Amino acid sequence: MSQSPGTHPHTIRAAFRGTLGKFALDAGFSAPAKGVTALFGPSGCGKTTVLRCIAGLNRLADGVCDIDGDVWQDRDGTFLPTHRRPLGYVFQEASLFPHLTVRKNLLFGAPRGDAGKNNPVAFDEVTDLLGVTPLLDRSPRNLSGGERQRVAIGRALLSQPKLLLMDEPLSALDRVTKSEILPFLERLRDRLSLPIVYITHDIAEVERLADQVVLMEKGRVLAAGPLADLQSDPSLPLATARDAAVTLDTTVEAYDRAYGLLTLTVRGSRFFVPATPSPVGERRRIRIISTDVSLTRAPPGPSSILNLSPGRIVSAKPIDSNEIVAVVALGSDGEGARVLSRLTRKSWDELRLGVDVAVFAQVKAVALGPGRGE
Ligand SMILES: Nc1ncnc2c1ncn2[C@@H]1O[C@H](COP(=O)(O)OP(=O)(O)OP(=O)(O)O)[C@@H](O)[C@H]1O
Repeated sequence: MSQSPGTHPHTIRAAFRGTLGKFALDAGFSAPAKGVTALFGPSGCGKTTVLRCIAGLNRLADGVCDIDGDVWQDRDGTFLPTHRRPLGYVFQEASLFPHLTVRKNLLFGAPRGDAGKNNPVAFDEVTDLLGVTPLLDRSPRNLSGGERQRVAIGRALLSQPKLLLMDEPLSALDRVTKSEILPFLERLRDRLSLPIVYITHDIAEVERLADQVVLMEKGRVLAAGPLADLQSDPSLPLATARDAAVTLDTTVEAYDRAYGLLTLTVRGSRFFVPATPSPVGERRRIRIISTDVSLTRAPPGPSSILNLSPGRIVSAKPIDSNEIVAVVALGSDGEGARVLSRLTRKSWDELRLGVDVAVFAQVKAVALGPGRGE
C-alpha cells in the first residue's frame, strides 16, 4: 500500500467526480479518521455511490481516496482493487452463511495464523461489545433480524479493517429492533478506534451516532463538518427543519439521587436532565429540540424551568413569514455551545431580538429526558 509524505494521516479524504448512467456525481469531503462520519441526504442523492467508490466497487477516473495516510485511489491512476483495501462493509441486510454457525460466520474473513497474531480487534471483545456471545453456537437460520445484523457487523470488524463502511445498516429493521441496536453501535464508536463511514437518511441515527456529517444533495456535498456545527448553521436545511435539534456532547458532573437528575456540563452551560445514574466524568450526548428552547431578555423570576443559561444570538433565519430560528451561543461570554430556538416572529419583534442580542435560553428538564433528548 502506498504511503508518501504527501498523504494525510488521521484524515479520510474522498472526492469522486463522474457519471454513472444518467447520474452525475461530484462529491468530495475530508473528515477526521476517527469516530462516525455520517453520509446524510435524501434517497437517490448518491450516498451509496460514494461508499462504493471508497470501497473500490465503482471506479471513477477522477477520484481521490486517501484513508489515514494510505492512498487507495488517486488521480495519477492509482487504484487499489477492493480486496486490497482493508475495509469492512455492512449492508442493509445481513447475508450470513446459513450452513455455518455464528462463530464460523464471525471468523470468516478474519486473518489467521501469523497474519492474525497482532489483530487489534479481539474476538471476545467484539462478541461482548455486540452482545452475540450467547449466540456463538447457533445457526444464523434462527436468529432475529437484529441479531443477524449484529453478527454481520462483528464479521466486518473481525476482518481487522482500517475503515468500516456501513450502508443503512438499520433500515431493514423495525423501530424496536433499531432502538435495541443503536446502543451497540454507540459502544463500537466509543470503544474501538476504528473510523466508520455510515450512510443513513434518518436524522435520528445521525443525532445518536455521528461525530462528523457529510450532507449530500443531488450528487453533491452541501456541507461537511462536525455534527453540532452543521446543525447550528441556519443556512443549511438541518436547522430549519420542523424537528431541528442540536446534539451536545456533555460530561456528567453530578447525580442528584433524591430527584433523579443528572447535572451535565457543556461549554458555557450546564443542564439538569432526568435520567438514571451515570458516573461522574462520563460522556453523555443530549439532544435539544429547537421548539423546546425559549428565550427571555431578562432573567426570569421563580420558574418551573430548571435549565436557564445566559447566551447571545449569533445568527437567525426566517423559516416562513411567521417563524424564525435563532442560533444562541451559550455562556455569559456568548462563546459556548450552540443551541437552536424556534420562535414566532411576533415574539422576535416584541422582545426586539436580533443578532448579538444577549438573551437567556430556557429548556425544561423533562424535554431532555428519556424518549426526548436522551
Ligand atoms: N452503476 C450505475 N449506473 C447507473 N446509475 C447508477 C449507478 N449507480 C448508481 N446509479 C444512480 O445514481 C443515483 C444515486 O444512487 P445511490 O444509490 O448512490 O443513492 P443513495 O443516496 O444511496 O440512495 P438510497 O438512500 O435510496 O440508497 C440513483 O439515481 C441511481 O440509480
